[in-house]
Amino acid sequence: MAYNPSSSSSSWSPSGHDAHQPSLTPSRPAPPVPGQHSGSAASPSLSQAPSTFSSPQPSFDSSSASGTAYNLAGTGAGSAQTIVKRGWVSVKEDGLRAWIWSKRWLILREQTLSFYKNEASTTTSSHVIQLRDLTSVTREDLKPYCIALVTPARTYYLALKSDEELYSWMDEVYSRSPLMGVSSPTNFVHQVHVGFDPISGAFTGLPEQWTRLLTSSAITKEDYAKNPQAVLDVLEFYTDIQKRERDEFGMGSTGMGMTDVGGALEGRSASGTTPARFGAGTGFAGQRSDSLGSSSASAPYPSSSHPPPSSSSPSLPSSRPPPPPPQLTIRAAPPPPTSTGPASRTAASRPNLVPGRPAPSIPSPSGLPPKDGAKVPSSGLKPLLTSSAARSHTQDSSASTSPASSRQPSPSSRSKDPVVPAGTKPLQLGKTLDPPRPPPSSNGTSSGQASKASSPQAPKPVQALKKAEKGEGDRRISTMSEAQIMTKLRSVCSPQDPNTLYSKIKKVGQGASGSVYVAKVLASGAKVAIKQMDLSHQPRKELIVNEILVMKESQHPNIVNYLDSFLVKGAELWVVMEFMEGGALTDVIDSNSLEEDQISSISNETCKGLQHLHAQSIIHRDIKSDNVLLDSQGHVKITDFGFCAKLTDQKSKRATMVGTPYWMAPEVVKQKEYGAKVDIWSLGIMAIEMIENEPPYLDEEPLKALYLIATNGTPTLKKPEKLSKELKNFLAVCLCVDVKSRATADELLQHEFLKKACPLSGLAPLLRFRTSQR
Ligand SMILES: Nc1ncnc2c1ncn2[C@@H]1O[C@H](COP(=O)(O)OP(=O)(O)OP(=O)(O)O)[C@@H](O)[C@H]1O
Repeated sequence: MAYNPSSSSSSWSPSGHDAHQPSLTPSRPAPPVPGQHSGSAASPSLSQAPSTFSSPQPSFDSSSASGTAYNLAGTGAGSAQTIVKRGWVSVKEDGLRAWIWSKRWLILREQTLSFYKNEASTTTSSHVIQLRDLTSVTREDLKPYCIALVTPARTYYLALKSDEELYSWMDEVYSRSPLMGVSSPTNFVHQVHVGFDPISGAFTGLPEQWTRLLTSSAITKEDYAKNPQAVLDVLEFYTDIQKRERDEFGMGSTGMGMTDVGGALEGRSASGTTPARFGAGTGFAGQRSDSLGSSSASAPYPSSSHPPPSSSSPSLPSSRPPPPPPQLTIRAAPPPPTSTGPASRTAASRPNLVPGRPAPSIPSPSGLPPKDGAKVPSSGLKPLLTSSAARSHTQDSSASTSPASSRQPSPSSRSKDPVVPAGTKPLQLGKTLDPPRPPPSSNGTSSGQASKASSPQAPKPVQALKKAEKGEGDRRISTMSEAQIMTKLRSVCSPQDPNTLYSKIKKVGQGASGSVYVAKVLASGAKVAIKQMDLSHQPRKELIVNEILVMKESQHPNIVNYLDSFLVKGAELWVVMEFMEGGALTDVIDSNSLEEDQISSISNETCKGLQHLHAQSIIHRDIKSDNVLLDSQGHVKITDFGFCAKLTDQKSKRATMVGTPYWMAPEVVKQKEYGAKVDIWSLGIMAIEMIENEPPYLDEEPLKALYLIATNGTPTLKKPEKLSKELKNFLAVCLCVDVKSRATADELLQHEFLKKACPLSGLAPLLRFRTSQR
């Protein structure tokens, strides 16, 4: 439904707060020098009485206000008063009056966005947004053509009439907002746009970095043509991750195991500088026709009929070789995070590129080499938000190696946006700007699938955007200073010296942030796990605090329960938790062929944990076999809460990119807003791990894998004929691209497939490999 100004309400009731913002008073100081953004917080409410905020700008200047004024290279911007763009919008803000859309005359100047009651009265604005305060300009689904303008104080939503109008406003606002990565509103602004020329089948205006990445990726020209926007989305996603890692950790590669841009992907096989999983390059694994939906008449959510692009690629074997003994796996003993990076990854890698999975956490005493050579841990694909140190699941850190792992970054600012040469249509960068999604069809076809039918996707008219939204969970802590974080840490830790309470027995695992030991409680003799972290090596301490807080507050039989934590000499953090002697499900999968009743049981237990988290509005965001642990009785528990996000009434959706790529729901890869159902998607991928030993696309080159997640929708199974219809249906309801149609944890727990669960004692045999390792 297009926006119709005449039908819009124009009542902006005052909510009467934040009237203190000095810069919005008539006597406000001159705008700050670009680059000296003060990070000023509160902006006034849109619903302030107009008289409260007299616009500092002169009245509407018709001579300078027709259409859009562009900053051309080197010309510098006009004066702060120059009108860049104007027009009617429907607007609302979040907060108290969140439901009210009001019609406003909007004027964009070089440093401000001013809202007026009408075209005639532009001397007094009802509200002014300082562009320097904008942290994000994104498209939203609230209305068909809706933009969200985010300031630290609140979010404003603008509804427009068409895509063209929307992109035009976004373009102009974005390019003048210093926090969007543009150097300054008055300095040289080199706006560039990427286009796709359907005739030549090539992108135009691609930054060189992206060209290199694309050239060395397995994404084909056919892929470009099918969905050029998805190609740009994943390029952006990937380069964001790279940038983040470089910025934060001085690393040259991403958690997806990709080499740096200069050597983009080239080192995968020959040099072994990236995980072998990505080096196989064997194309699409499995048979195209074996989609979940098509193979199961009962599946209500058929998977995409869109054939994967590389259908001629050879299928991979349906099952991996037996798990390797750990000593010769490629996992590195992760060095301290600050000293990790390319070097340690290189050391951790090896050239043999057989697809594989991480070695079991607890190494065999036999010291035998792995049978399949080059196992590369999926666990190395850490969520991309945190320290990206190499990761291992080994008892002896010198024995096994792990490729670098990383957590997914929040979107970082792009300093330069790609360009559209004349004659080609620009494509949007940043937030995916899919057309409004149609509701699921009656046959259950997801909207994602439906949209694929119209491929090649029509190029979008413009803009380079950047989301700067931080997750609520991140925000509640990451806005704290280092000192505040340490204070918070101290407040959650017990004061004693843990050495007087526990005695460490041996190391059982290694994570990015520290080592995990099994220890004895001196008072009772009971065993516990202790994760020991050197705080000086933690670039993102807030994630650790986040993890402790979530674990503390989320006690449940299907959550690895937190027991205590200690700060030793102010520099070392010990987190004591239940000991799960069975280790990670990843290793169980590597060492066993799971029966359906066991898959059902593990899925059921994990789902109960998710139900508990989701009931508290917590999204785990990194569900995968590495983060599901088992104990000797077959209890199944979720762990690793560093990336949990708490949803609130104000923020019921997230947009931060978090998770591990192969397990990520398409809406995350496409950088859309998402909710708790991303965990359900990941659970479905984890079920595929239990069936096929690895998640879909693990053998794909990383950029291609991201592209496939974004475009293929529901992944296909290698041997669907071997699975019961209940299991296929279970997968179908987890791996439904259309989020609304995807099951909730509550719904899943009623699913027929989970009724096939074996008792927990039926999982104990899966842990026999542990005994043989000891
Ligand atoms: N409670 C536990 N009981 C038994 N083993 C555990 C426990 N927690 C972790 N481990 C083992 O230690 C390994 C590393 O765990 P950790 O949580 O540190 O991993 P990570 O998630 O990769 O790291 P990080 O959270 O630091 O990024 C796990 O893969 C697992 O094998």
